[in-house]
Amino acid sequence: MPPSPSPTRFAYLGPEGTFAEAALSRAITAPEGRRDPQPSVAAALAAVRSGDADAALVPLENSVEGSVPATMDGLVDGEPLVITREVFLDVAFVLAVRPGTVLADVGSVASHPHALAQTGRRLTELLPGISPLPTTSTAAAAAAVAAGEVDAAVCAAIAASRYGLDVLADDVADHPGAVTRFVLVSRPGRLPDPTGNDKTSLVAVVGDRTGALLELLQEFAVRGISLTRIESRPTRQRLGVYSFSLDCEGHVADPRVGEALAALHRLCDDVRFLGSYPRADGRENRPVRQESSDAAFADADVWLARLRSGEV
Ligand SMILES: O=C(O)C(=O)C[C@]1(C(=O)O)C=C[C@@H](O)C=C1
Repeated sequence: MPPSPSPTRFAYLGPEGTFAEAALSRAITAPEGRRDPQPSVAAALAAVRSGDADAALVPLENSVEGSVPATMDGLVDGEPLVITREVFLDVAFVLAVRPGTVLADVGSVASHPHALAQTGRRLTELLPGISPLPTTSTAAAAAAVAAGEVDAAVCAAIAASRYGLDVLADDVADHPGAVTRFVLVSRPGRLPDPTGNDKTSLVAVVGDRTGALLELLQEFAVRGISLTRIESRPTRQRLGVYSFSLDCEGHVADPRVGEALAALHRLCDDVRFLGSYPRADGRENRPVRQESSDAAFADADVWLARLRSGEV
């Protein structure tokens, strides 16, 4: 009998008990597949690039703190990777300690920098004068508390119970209701089929010339394509040269989106396609203007073919 195909191996930002793990459980509900916690976003992406994992679940942006630089840069540096899914997760933080510890005993607190940035005010109120320590993830901070390396962690409630910690304070977020957007990334291959409600992500390096960003934006605007995110990142070559990381509505298989990407390929110094995947934020893409619809593109193609064949 031929061997059964090996189950999909999923890397994620670990250790057990991270928000990334919770997001992975939401993305992958089927029990099959191996889950490999990784010590950092870079390690999770490297596992996919090397073939040790088939996909990685990593945080991309947070509604309070903005983008996650390790993921933004990790998707651009190195062999191409593409996003195949997005997952949104409500994030709520607790202050966790070893059983028996009271607030007055806490002399150190640790967490992922994104979690610390979302809880800074509350931590100052609860633990005045203590400078928080960064860890590679919120669950890594909980594990460090369990190991006696720090006194308190800002982490998910699930991480507190996973590492046998007590919760000293619930809901320590400065802005309740925060949401983190995670993405599942794979090596390039067959793209997810268009669903009619998709997003496309890319990073474009624009030249250092007047109007370069406007030219880029125009390619989307003239085709009636809405952007859902755009931000600049340094290219790390020199000050003044930037890449623009953006998400737009639609799938690369949609004629208007394909044409916009082709135009960017002509205009920009470099374009890295980061995938087309189903939109999962619970919102619907804006209706497409009649002149940008698939039917309008098909009709224009027929017209052009007739012109080219001499049928004026
Ligand atoms: O440390 C974790 O648990 C993560 O999944 C990472 C991460 C992030 O990178 O933003 C995810 C959600 C929270 O915003 C805090 C930390």
